[in-house]
Amino acid sequence: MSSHSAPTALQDGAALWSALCVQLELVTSPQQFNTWLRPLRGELQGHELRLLAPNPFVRDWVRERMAELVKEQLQRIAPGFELVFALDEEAAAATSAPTASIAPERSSAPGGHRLNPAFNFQSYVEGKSNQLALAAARQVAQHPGKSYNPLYIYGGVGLGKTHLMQAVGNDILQRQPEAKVLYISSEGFIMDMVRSLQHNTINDFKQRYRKLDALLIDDIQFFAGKDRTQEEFFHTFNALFDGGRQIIITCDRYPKEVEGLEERLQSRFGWGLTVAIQPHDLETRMAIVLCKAEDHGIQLPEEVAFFIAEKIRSHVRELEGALRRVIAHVNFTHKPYSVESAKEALRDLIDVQKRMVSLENIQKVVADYYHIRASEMQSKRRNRNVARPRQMAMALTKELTRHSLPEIGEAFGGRDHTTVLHACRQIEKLRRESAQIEEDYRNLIRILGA
Ligand SMILES: Nc1ncnc2c1ncn2[C@@H]1O[C@H](COP(=O)(O)OP(=O)(O)OP(=O)(O)O)[C@@H](O)[C@H]1O
Repeated sequence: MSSHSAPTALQDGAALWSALCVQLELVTSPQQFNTWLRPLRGELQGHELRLLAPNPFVRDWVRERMAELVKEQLQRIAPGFELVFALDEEAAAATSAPTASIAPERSSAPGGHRLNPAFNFQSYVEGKSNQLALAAARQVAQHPGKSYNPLYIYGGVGLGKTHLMQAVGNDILQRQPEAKVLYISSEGFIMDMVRSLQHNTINDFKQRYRKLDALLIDDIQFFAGKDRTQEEFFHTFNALFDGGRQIIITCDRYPKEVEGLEERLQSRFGWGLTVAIQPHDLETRMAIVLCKAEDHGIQLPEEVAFFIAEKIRSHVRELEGALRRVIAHVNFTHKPYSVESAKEALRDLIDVQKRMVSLENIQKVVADYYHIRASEMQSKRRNRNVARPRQMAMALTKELTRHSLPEIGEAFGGRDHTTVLHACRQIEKLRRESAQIEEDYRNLIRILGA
């Protein structure tokens, strides 16, 4: 490439990267996005998008853990582009001089706690799915360090764990403005520790964390396989716990199910109270949409909120994204808020969803989920490890598509419609009796984005 064309290439890269960021923000948690993706810079070289990281740590982390996700989104908006992760030499040179670590007290938030004031109890909608977690969180906010310690909140992506955890932090600060409360993502904790090791300031690091009154640590699943981090966190945990300081942890799964997490941490995480946030039901999703619309100063008609909540079943972040689109569409077209305008605004989202919940895709997704071959969906084999997934796929097809029972039977190896009916009833019964089957069912619904 000739040197005078470089500035244009850089600009295009920046534009592509910023468009990609809009997509990535929807599919990552704010912590993941802010910690790992926001610091990257985009540069274009031919059909190669080069993402430049400010240091090798960030580059390796993103390359190892997020490359697939970034590639997937890149293909959606710019098919045919390749992705390369590299070091931003300029930024690396600027930060190679020893700098202070990203110490909690150096945070930009007033008081250094990094809490988002919008994440409070008032703006948190209660539903069946989060009732217990919310009650526990309120209790902890009133009696930090005394009621449930640690409070361990777990559940799927975007269901409100961070919001709830920060609501506790904000509430504690409101009651005791002098309290030292720190919210940090587990990636932030790891980065802070790594930098302290690099700069020989690990004792400061220890002191900083051990002085806290409440430590709120988000998405602890990222500690998996990181022995040094776990060792350090173990001591931090013990010091805080012994001192009667509050610890709140969030994770995408139950402590014992986090592979690569030391047993001593798993068992400590269960010392206090472990509460789940389940996927939200339709009523709760609708209430959340209405509440978020109000935050934007909009009185959304209930039927529009119902439409959005019914179409977007995956998680709240997607609900928020859908609502933002509807608002933008209405502002742009000057049409009133109506189901019709919401339909127009969300057309492509709904189309993608329709494709996801096609019969073939359900078979494929369910087969992948249970690690069996997709062809088993049509096979005559009856042993349980293929029969159960097959029943699950039939029940999901009945639930999520408009295919009739005979059509479904036909697609599952020419089975009779009574077999499909039996499968649906069987899954319904098993969902009531077995927590595992219920969880599988909900997970699959979420994966299918239905
Ligand atoms: N019950 C709720 N009431 C109001 N807003 C909610 C609720 N649940 C989630 N949200 C909103 O949804 C968005 C995503 O929530 P949050 O970041 O807390 O999810 P999370 O479970 O921590 O996700 P991740 O697993 O990706 O970290 C936030 O904007 C949050 O305010």
